[in-house]
Order: sequence, then C-alpha cells, then structure tokens
Amino acid sequence: MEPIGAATQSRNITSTSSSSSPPNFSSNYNPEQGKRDLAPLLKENGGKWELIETGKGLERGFKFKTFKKTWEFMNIIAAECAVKKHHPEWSNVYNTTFIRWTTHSPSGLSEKDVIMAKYCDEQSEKCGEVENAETSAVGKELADRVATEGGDCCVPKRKEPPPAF
Ligand SMILES: C[C@H](O)[C@H](O)[C@H]1CNC2=NC(N)=NC(=O)C2=N1
Repeated sequence: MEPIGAATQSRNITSTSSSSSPPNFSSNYNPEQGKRDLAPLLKENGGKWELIETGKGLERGFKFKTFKKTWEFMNIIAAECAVKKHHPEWSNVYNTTFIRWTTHSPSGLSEKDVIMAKYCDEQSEKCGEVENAETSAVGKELADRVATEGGDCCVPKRKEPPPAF
C-alpha cells in the first residue's frame, strides 16, 4: 500500500502563475497611485506577491513553523479584515496559508487589497514566517474552489423564510 503522505508529496509543486499580467485596478483606485503602491509588493521588484491572471488581485503562499503560528497569523489578519470590512480568499493546510486579495465591488485590484497585502507581509514576519519556503499548489486550488463555490459577499443575503410550523 502507498504510504500516507506519498500522494501529498507528489502534489508538492512550487509557485504557480507567472506575474506577467498588468494590474487591473478597481474603478475607485487611481491607477497611477495604484502602480506606486503596488510596485514594492511584487516579486519582480523583490516583493513576495504575484498578480493573478486577470490582474484583479494579488496572491501568495505563506509557511510557518507550526499550525499554531499559522492560525495565530490568520487570526491577526481576520481581525484586521473586520476593521477594514474586507475579506480575503484564503485557505489553510497545516502550517501553510494561501492568501488572495481581490475586490468584488467595484471589481478589480483596490487600495484595500494593497493595504491588506502589505499588512500580511508585516504580520507574517512577526509570526516567524519561514523564509523562501515552497508552498504547495493545493492551497491555491483550495482557495480557488472556495472562491467559486462560496457566496459573494456583495450579493445581499436572502432572508430565510419562516419555518412552516
Ligand atoms: C458591504 C461590505 O462592505 C462589502 O460587501 C465588502 C465586504 N468585503 C469585501 N471584500 C472583498 N474582498 N471585496 C469586496 O468587494 C468586499 N465588499
């Protein structure tokens, strides 16, 4: 029988998308300002983030020493999300998390995305992010699935009808 972990190991691929897509800013973000804010975050300029294929978001994986540290980091980010009223598309497996910042309304890369990406960089360092770690493609795949199958925050929730009896 195949040892547990063999399947996981075969899926351990390094970084994915190429960062050749131009940024696609949301309509309320001045593109000149956007380009200035964004530049230092991108891999091509020594940062750690890549633009997603559509240019409407930023993404990257993070790795920490333990699950506890990873969860601590995610908690810090979640608290700031509540303050900023902005949420990520993200996933977590053990000691890794994959985070994508994109804005649904108005659609595109917004100032909040850039601010949150920068905040992630600062907080991940404080949580002892493992430098230059390879993160599995599974994190990205999971975040993709959640983003597709999860509800859109911008669509008002329909109230549940009262129970029949
Ligand atoms: C009303 C509320 O502020 C909006 O639905 C917010 C919530 N969080 C959000 N998060 C993200 N990532 N994109 C949005 O467009 C967005 N909209």
